[in-house]
Amino acid sequence: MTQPVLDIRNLKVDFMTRRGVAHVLDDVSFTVAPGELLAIVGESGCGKSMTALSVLGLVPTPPGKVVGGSILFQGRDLAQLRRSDMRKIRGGDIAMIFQEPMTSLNPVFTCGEQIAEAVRLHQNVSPGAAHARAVEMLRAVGIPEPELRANAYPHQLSGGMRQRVMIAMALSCQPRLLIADEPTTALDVTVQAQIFSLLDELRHKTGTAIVLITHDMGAVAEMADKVAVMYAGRIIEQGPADAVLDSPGHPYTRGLLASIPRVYADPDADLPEIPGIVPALTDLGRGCAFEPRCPLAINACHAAQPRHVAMSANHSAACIRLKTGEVLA
Ligand SMILES: Nc1ncnc2c1ncn2[C@@H]1O[C@H](COP(=O)(O)OP(=O)(O)OP(=O)(O)O)[C@@H](O)[C@H]1O
Repeated sequence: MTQPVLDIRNLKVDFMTRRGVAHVLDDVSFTVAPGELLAIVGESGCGKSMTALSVLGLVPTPPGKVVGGSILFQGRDLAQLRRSDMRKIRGGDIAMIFQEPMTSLNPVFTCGEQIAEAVRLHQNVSPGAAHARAVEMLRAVGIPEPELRANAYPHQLSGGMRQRVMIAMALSCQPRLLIADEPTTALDVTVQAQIFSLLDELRHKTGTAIVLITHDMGAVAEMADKVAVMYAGRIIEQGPADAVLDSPGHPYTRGLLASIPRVYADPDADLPEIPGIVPALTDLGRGCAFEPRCPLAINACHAAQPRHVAMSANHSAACIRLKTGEVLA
């Protein structure tokens, strides 16, 4: 089996808040292999972005802190690295793209200058070679007339083009891992599809592993190899994408999938939604955090945190109503 690029084990992140300690990440574990795309899904506030920030060494400390577990990247534990070492990895071996490219791009430099700067920060090349690399990357992400566009300032480009520039910058140092946190949310639907297919194409070409945080289940179904479903700071289900999407085990995953609009559905029918809201992370009880909203809850769900039950190869869900190898009716 190929060695994973990223191997997160039992990661715990706490935040000190006025209402007490919030367990923002609790026992999060997953792996991503070279060229693999793992999608992290779940409602707002369940810990998806915090997982990404932990890998990048960007958990705001204080009030947050990694309090347990390990983040093995190519065998090195990022949770133990000094800030200066982490800075060398960030933007180099591990790259990231975020929701709104305008907040990450500098308005006073041209796109070409910014990509060239990123290249020179992590690779020992001449200014001329870095500029050539910037143009080559702009071409690779499908920007027309890249020699000309390299001289454009971010505000002179459309939102979709800016996100392509961000992807070009992120991939210019040939990272082993790309973290994409809601990379298409600010874009219109057709451009979203183009950006997703660009990411998919590039990871197949370059072997870069991707952790994709998204609400877009269509993109997940199309591109993801694996899916991790998060709820209240925990991964409550994970497995191969088709297994999770076709035979979801956890009642939460089922609710999440049922609430996606479908093209051929009856337009007059109400879209089912998961009742209730995500609980505050400062007052989670002893039992399953989803229990108050769960249609299948029984008394025993209050008693203890459910363990992951294996449903099939590499597919598991944390629900006591599941028995090994069984899918709930
Ligand atoms: N500075 C902070 N202080 C206290 N709690 C915080 C802080 N930043 C984030 N959190 C908490 O951490 C939890 C996880 O947040 P995170 O941003 O990872 O959620 P998310 O799943 O990415 O949501 P979204 O889809 O809205 O981006 C949330 O409950 C949030 O309230």
